[in-house]
Amino acid sequence: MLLVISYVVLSAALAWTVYWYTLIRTPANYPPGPPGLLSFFALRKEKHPSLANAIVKMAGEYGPVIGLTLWHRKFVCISGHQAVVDALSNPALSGRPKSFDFSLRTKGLSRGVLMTEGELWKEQRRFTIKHLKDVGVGKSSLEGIILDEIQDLVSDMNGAVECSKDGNIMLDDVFTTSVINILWVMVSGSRFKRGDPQMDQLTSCMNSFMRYSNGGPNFLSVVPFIRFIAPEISGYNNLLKYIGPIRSYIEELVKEHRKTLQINSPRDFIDLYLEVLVEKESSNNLSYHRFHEEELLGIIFDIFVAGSETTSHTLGFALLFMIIHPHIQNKVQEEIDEVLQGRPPSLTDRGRLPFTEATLQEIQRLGVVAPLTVPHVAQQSTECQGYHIPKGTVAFINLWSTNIDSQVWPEPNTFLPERHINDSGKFVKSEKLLTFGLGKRSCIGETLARTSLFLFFVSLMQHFRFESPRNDVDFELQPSLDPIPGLTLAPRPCLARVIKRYPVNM
Ligand code: HEM
Repeated sequence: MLLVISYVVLSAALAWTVYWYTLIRTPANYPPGPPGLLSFFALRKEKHPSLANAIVKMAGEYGPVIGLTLWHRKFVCISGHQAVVDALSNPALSGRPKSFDFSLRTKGLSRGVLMTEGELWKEQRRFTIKHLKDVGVGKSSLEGIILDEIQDLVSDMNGAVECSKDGNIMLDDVFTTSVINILWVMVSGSRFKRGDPQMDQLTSCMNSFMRYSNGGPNFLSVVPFIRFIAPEISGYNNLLKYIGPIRSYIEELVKEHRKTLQINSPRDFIDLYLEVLVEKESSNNLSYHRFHEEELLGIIFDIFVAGSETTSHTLGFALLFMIIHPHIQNKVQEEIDEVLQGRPPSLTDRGRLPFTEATLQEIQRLGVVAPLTVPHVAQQSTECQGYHIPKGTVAFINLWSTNIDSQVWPEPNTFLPERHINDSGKFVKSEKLLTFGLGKRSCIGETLARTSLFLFFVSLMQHFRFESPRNDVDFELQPSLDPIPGLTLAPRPCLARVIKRYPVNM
């Protein structure tokens, strides 16, 4: 009997050892990287607050594809223009890792568009793109919605300038309310008033949620059960604190829409989704079996998270670049004044404002807000730059590295809008700039973001001049391009001298 038990125990131990060995062993032709089962932490040694910069530094030693390990989990970091283009174009690398943080927003389930994969993701993504168009994206009505928000922002800023004793005003999340309102009008038909306490709470929660993550694995996502032992220290309680109010607000919105829904008269994106749910419930239509209210909550959360910070932070960086490069600001304003002659901008002005467009593109090159995309995962074993990437490997695809790749951009660290203008003085939209990603996972909000960026930037340049602050101000409040790290990079709050230019016929 003892012999049998020993045999069973030994066999189990052997099977377990073989299983773990296959999990943790480095497969043949795995990309080079620092050795060891905890090599992921070598990135921390690079001492860069931004993970993207740490990866660029490490790529100098190991090359464009770096292989890292966190016990049995495998990670690759992909840098350099060609390697990044190849990775984003590779369908095998278009999955998403299971995200503990994101799944908390939908009761621990993988829902929405941002962090899902497979058929569920395809269907929800297709639906979202199609119906965001129905509620305005790409239509002239969108321009009206955006210009209304700009008018509100400008009058708010005018007020702040008038109230300022020394001409300095605080630039901190200047654009968030406006950008969220544009999304909210399309998604829920409603908008927030400036200073609305609920809006302030939601943006502060979202901000904390995005700063909580730096795009890499955190302790809680690697060992989720730690939340039962140390909910406070592990950050779990904080996560709930950030996600809870956003979730409750969205739930309430959907509940209200359910009550007042009129079939065939959709008011907004929520109505369009609810119509599908009603049809599914009444007819048992099998083609809608993946549509679910929890899915809708996930999509709204994703649009809120992916759409607002990215756009508002890009605009925040735009102001900083203008403060730091006043001669470029002069040129932009001269062009805008000459072409618009004091009237508000329209999208049709794009072709007539080449230097302004070039400046905006250069801002997106050096003021990158989503430097590592959203993490990708290998849905099946594949190759990148000749290296073997096993199924399940998480890929950090470094967009930032392509923007400072000297093989693509001469003098990559110089802010030079002229590089985007051709010999005939026309603006050239760059194929090399991957701000919105590429391939199957590319951003679904690109058109909306580009429209907003153009109209906001032109309007603010028209109405105000932005300069370094008057008088001595603390070092931390000086305008700086050094970003606050997180899943998206954020501009630091700063003081700036804001000067009203001339009245514009709004
Ligand atoms: C300047 C503004 C924006 C930038 C720089 C930006 C950038 C990006 C990037 C880099 C990705 C990830 C691509 C990848 O994982 O490979 C992405 C995905 C995404 N973006 Fe944006 N984005 C912006 C605005 C928006 C807006 C306004 C929306 C709202 C509709 C939005 C919704 C999304 C969604 C839902 C995804 C996930 C797509 C998927 O996984 O299939 N984004 N964005």
